[in-house]
Amino acid sequence: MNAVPADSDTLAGSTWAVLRRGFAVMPEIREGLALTITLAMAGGFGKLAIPVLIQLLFDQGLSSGHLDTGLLLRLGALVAVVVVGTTLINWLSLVRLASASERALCGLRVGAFAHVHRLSVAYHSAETRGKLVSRVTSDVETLSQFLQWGGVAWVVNGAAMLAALVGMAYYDLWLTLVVVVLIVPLVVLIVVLTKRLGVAHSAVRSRVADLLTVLSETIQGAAVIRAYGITAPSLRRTRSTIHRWRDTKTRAGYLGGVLFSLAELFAAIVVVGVVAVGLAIGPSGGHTAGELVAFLLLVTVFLGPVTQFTQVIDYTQNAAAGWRRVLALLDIAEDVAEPADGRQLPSGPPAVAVREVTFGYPDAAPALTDVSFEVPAGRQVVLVGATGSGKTTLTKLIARLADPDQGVVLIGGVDVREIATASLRSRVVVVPQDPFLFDTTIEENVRYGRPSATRADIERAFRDLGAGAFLDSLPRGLDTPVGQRGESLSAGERQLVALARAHLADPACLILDEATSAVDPRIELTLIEALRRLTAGRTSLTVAHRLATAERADEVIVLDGGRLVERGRHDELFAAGGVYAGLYDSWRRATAGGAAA
Ligand SMILES: Nc1ncnc2c1ncn2[C@@H]1O[C@H](COP(=O)(O)OP(=O)(O)OP(=O)(O)O)[C@@H](O)[C@H]1O
Repeated sequence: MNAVPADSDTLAGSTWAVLRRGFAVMPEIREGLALTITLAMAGGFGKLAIPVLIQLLFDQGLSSGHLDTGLLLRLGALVAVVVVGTTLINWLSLVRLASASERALCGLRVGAFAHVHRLSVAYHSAETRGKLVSRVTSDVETLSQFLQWGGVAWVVNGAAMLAALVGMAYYDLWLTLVVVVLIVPLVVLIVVLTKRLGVAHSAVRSRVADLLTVLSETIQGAAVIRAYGITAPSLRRTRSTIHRWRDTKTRAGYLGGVLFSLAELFAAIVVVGVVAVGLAIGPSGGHTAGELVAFLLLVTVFLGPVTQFTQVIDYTQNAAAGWRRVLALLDIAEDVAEPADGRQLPSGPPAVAVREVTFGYPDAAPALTDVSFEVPAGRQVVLVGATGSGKTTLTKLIARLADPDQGVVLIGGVDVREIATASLRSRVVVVPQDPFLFDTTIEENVRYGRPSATRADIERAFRDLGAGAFLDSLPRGLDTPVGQRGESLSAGERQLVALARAHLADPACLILDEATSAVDPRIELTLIEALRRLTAGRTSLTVAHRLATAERADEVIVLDGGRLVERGRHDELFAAGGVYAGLYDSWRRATAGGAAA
């Protein structure tokens, strides 16, 4: 079958190769497939028995003009048994296919979803969420019709056509040749149109991904869109993406329709051709009425799958287009792979060392170049730098959300690439700038830190951090719902919930990215105290946006344009009058201005 031009989101190769690989990654569909195909074949062959029985009815039951009632009844009963048996067998094979297909789709969705989670932040940054969602949902869904019937239809219909052809040849070789000659142009047209259909279905899959990207962006950014009065351009963008999707889908539908209609047309031509040739040959052909009726019925049995095939081709090309995208996703190597014999981190606060680290996001200049420093065990070090200087990127490398292009990150003296992920995640906890909260209560959000924690543990986590008053100020306390992404809470409150979550996890090493958004002074004081208590006795690396945090740190590391340019204590760096002193002055002026305003 045809090869579809590849793009970066899509697996290249012929449809056949894609289908083979697709089946290989879905073991569930192969379970019991032999029995299902046998049942489907039996159902198909049941249909073939009917023309033969009808021929017998005509030729034996009505022989020499008189009615053989006994034979007629026996043959009639046999036809009824065959029809009921065939229906039951067909039903059973369809049920088996549907359940195997749902199991396989479920397995593929879960597998693709798990794979996305194993990919590094570098991949996540490069790929839009809409595209990822479309791979796990709608791209996988395209396989449904193919798996439920389309795949097996190739085998069953092919066998039924072959059997019908043999049956027809048994009754009349020349008439069978007429059928074959008349059907050849259709086969040629099918081959040509199938290629175009494959390209059209691939385009539909790409447009669906675009659509999900635009929709998820416009829904998530609804507040910004309204605030800036850009509803009209945003609607235009959404509308044009929907229109592009509609156009590609219409083209695929049009080609599918042409294919189906051509098959119907050729089916009619074949029947007319057979009748015309049959009449032309006339009684000299030497066939009984029963044989002619049986031949015509066999022609319809032969043509049924031909028209079905056009639909099956449509399902197949649609499935191949979806599979290309899902398989391309599964083919992305896990760039933060689990080490084969993962090492456990030693107990107690670990030292952190960053050695000659260079890292760049895909298709971008390096975000970090040759960065080296150490955080001694149990010390609090602060990272400072202008926006875009690489602070957050550095924290991601230390937490192994991505691996450096060059250099190494050591925790407790062990290369992070050699540490078992479970050990790393339990000992090193990251609190990002804008922590993600799930749409549930404060209690449930904090419990993500330690799933076995009791309600009392969670309440204690807040009180340990000096945030008991915050909890008491909430009318529903721990049961307060936080809304989608925590939008019912202020930025400072979200950070506080994230700190309680980190405290509950009880890590030996903390990586904190301070919230940049302004928080009200009451929460600010609570946050400062919570941070002080949380970092006590632990190794910590804090990205400081409020430079008051740097004043208290054991050491300040200053990044500029992805390079480490200064390090030392606050007083020394301030006195040196370099990059840090400039940043500190700007921060002081900004906070004084903010206070004066
Ligand atoms: N996902 C990404 N894809 C491509 N480039 C990125 C990505 N994230 C960050 N960068 C680039 O990497 C550089 C460092 O970004 P980073 O977020 O680490 O800076 P930062 O110092 O934490 O900034 P801020 O203080 O604003 O949070 C910047 O040039 C930024 O544009």
